[in-house]
Amino acid sequence: MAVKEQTIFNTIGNKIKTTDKEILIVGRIHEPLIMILENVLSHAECDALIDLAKNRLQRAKIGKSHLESDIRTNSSMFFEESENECIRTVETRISELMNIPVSHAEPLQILHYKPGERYQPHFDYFTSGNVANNRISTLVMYLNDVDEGGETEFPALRFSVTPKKGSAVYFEYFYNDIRLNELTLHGGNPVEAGEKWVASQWMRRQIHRYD
Ligand SMILES: O=C(O)CCC(=O)C(=O)O
Ligand SMILES: [Fe+2]
Repeated sequence: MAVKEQTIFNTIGNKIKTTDKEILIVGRIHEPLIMILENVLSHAECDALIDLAKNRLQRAKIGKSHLESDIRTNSSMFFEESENECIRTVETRISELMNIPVSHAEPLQILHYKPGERYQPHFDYFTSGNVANNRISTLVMYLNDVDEGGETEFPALRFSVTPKKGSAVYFEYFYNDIRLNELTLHGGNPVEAGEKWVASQWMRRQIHRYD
């Protein structure tokens, strides 16, 4: 019989209590583990993150090439680690939620998509380069409601998540069976109407921040 693989995230039930918020699990795929979460961020926090990011966006760049890319047509920015009270609060909550210490967290990233912009299917983990301290899990938080399009799509699973302000999708790719990791292929569908703002948190296997 196949043994179920260990997951990073091992909550039983439909609620996750962090120090300052009760998060709801409203949908779940078991292997690979993908969860749809509600009440991750308050609407005020979503608005604050957009406001803080707005004037600091750059056309997204992929990897180390520093070339503007067709893979990702959206814009992005990274916050400094714990750069203010709001970021610190959100980082702490995310770390409790993802069950990984803040020291393993990459800087929080904000993505902005205008109509027609998208992020083609990709893996969040590295397939070359720094695989020793690879990424192991992702939380994509939706900072606004998108009028049309902009779903987070998992093509290998034929599964998509509709953006909803304050909600998030969580997934992990820490499995011994690489086929499970490969099923986390995902992208952002083109925004058809309105705009889309997300905050992404990637966690590393080992320490990534030294304070
Ligand atoms: O915008 C999305 O829905 C997906 C974002 C994403 O894949 C990422 O930030 O790694
Ligand atoms: Fe991604």
